[in-house]
Amino acid sequence: MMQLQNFIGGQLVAPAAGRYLPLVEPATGQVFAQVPDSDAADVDAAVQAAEVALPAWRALPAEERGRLLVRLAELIEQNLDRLARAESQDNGKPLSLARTLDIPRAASNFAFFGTAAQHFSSEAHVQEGVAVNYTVRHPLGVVACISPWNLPLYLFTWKIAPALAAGCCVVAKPSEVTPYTAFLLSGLAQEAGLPAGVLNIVHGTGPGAGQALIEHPGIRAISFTGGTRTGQHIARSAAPQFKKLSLELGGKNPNLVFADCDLTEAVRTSIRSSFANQGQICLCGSRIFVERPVYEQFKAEFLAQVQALTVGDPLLETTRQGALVSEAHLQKVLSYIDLAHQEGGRLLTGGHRVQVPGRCADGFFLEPTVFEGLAPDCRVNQEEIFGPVVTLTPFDTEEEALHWANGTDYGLSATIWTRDLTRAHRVAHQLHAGVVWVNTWLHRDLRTPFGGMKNSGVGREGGLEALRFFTEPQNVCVKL
Ligand SMILES: NC(=O)C1=CN([C@@H]2O[C@H](COP(=O)(O)OP(=O)(O)OC[C@H]3O[C@@H](n4cnc5c(N)ncnc54)[C@H](O)[C@@H]3O)[C@@H](O)[C@H]2O)C=CC1
Ligand SMILES: O=C(O)/C=C/C=C(\O)C(=O)O
Repeated sequence: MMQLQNFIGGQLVAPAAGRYLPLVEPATGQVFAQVPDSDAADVDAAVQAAEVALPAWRALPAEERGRLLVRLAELIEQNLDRLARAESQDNGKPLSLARTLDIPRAASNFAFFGTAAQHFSSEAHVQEGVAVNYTVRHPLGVVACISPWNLPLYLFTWKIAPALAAGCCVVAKPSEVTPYTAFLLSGLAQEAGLPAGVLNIVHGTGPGAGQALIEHPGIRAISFTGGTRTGQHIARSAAPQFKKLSLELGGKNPNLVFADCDLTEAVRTSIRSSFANQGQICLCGSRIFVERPVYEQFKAEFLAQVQALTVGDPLLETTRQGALVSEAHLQKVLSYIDLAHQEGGRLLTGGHRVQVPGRCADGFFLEPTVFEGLAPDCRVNQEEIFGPVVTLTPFDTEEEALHWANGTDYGLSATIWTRDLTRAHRVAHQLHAGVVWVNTWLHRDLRTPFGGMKNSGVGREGGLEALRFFTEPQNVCVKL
């Protein structure tokens, strides 16, 4: 059986204690590989390797660091098919999605930050003729990047690329549930000629390798994407050592459909924003609020398209809904479907586990599910389900829509559907969300600040924000 390995000091190495965890293919329910169950000794070896590599890496001109990152981007593109298959096997997502979204974005992350570092300059000003102040941005040092299972290589590289571009050395831990493409990235980093120790990848669980990483005194900053509860835990652990934190956490995002919108486009995109990656994207719009005059029409068109989504083997081109990431996660999502019934919701479609014939008979499949009739403040409309389950709710006024949209502890993203641009701006400015899309969804531009308000996170990644995060500003004041 395939055994993944850690990547430490430029070498693929077994975990010190020799322990491994089984890796399950969500579409089949079968173990297909083993992943290191690393511990504090492995993390320490990785941090030491990063510390050794740091002086030379930070001293390298940004252009040369960038060249290596761009080379890595090219290698990801050249290995698109292999990486997409690995991502689909590991995560359960449709191969077509991995091929068109996950892996191309991983390449873009390296290409973008490889060049962005060359456009990152610091500020200076003259203080009324008496002094010149300028800012030096020092790389923070050795940093930790911890990523989740839903967009494995996409989010792993979203953190690693800016850290490396800024001159930091990295110890990264992918999710133990989906580590396969991070392992393949180790080989590509070697092939790209990344100096040994600049990027280290340690596999293992959250409480094991993850906890050792966030507690390690050699780590100066932690960039984390995952569940809000884990984010709270990391913040508590990191605070006594004053580690810099960037936390991208959960969402319960509203999708506001006004009566004057292009309804065909709103329905089409809402299908994607509800069910892309089986609803396992923190940006998915799980609460759909529709202005009453078009509610029934939206509902009818939306349900027709939901029912046409093919749930099945992720390898088939016709599949639109693959498997959920694990049996445990499927059970969590099913428990919210039970809760929706208890809370008085009317099931409009879906709601059941799917038995896919053939090789996927034991996979973790679920019908895309839609409820209506749930109060905006019920648990199903307040808690992050992170699966293919959405609710429909009619609204009568803009104020009511805004009140409900903002009425959760989360504040990650929101979508507005309207042809009235004045309304679009007015509503956008009042939404408590770090990212607002108007007449679109998951329209990404890597230059923009990305992150959430309230319980959806702390800090922003993307563009110059990410390079600022991974550097420490120092003011130098020269008397004239
Ligand atoms: N907002 C988002 O992007 C994501 C949200 N979630 C939400 O979180 C829920 C739980 O999913 P999980 O897989 O358990 O996510 P998680 O937050 O536990 O895992 C994310 C990453 O954090 C690591 N981790 C966990 N505990 C840690 C610790 N003590 N120290 C350091 N690293 C640690 C994990 O190993 C993984 O690499 C999901 O059901 C979903 O609702 C999950 C994944 C992504
Ligand atoms: O940066 C993006 O484009 C998407 C980010 C998505 C997440 O952070 C998530 O789903 O966890």
